Amino acid sequence: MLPPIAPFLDPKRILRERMIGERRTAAKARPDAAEHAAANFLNAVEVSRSAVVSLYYTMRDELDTEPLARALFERHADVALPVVAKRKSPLIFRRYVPGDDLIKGSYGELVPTTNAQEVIPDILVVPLLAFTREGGRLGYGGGYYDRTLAALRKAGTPLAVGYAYGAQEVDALPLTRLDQPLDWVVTERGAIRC
Ligand SMILES: Nc1nc2c(c(=O)[nH]1)N(C=O)[C@@H](CNc1ccc(C(=O)N[C@@H](CCC(=O)O)C(=O)O)cc1)CN2
Ligand SMILES: Nc1ncnc2c1ncn2[C@@H]1O[C@H](COP(=O)(O)OP(=O)(O)OP(=O)(O)O)[C@@H](O)[C@H]1O
Repeated sequence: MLPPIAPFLDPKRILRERMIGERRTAAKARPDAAEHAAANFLNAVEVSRSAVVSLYYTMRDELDTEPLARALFERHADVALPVVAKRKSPLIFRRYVPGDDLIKGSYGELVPTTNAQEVIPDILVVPLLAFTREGGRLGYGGGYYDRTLAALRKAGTPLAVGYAYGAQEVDALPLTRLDQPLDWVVTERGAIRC
């Protein structure tokens, strides 16, 4: 039997560290990226009248979802935010409208309170560290979006839209069968149908 892979040799872990740096550089270089990405999203992805769109509450150098949120609220779309209800379980989603209270979630991200209605998203705007044009995605390693998309795809046809800086694109990723593919990737450079 081979010994377990040493953490410093884990290819996903090495790539995560590199991509945190790429994201940092991109965030500094393109303060206007989130406005462009929001426009690219709305031009490419059809948001039907009754659709629930889950965003993420931006942390650290993640591509800011605020301009997209603003545009969605102007269109009276239903917006939701993810909540880690239980470790190692799929995310749940709660409705969010501007002005609602938010509280600190398990990982320091802000989440709606239990007063906010739990909803099932039709379109998921998914944070990531790296993506490929084919829809491969590298996240933070919690597996939350993989578990969530696997569960939602058993019941329906959710649309998973990676949302990131163009600089987070890579040629290939060390993917496993548990990694859930993205349907779209939207960046400040454009929208890619995977
Ligand atoms: N803004 C935002 N909200 C989100 C996520 C996210 O990635 N971004 N999530 C996405 O799942 C879920 C929350 N889960 C999270 C899981 C891990 C980390 C995280 O940052 N973990 C470690 C890195 C782990 C590692 O060593 O690879 C960290 O603190 O840096 C953050 C959120 C739902 N909400
Ligand atoms: N459908 C699933 N059911 C159970 N465990 C899963 C599932 N999908 C992923 N996992 C587990 O989650 C862990 C992290 O997976 P991975 O490294 O691919 O996360 P990630 O895609 O980077 O993170 P995230 O989706 O939170 O952004 C792995 O241990 C994996 O086995």
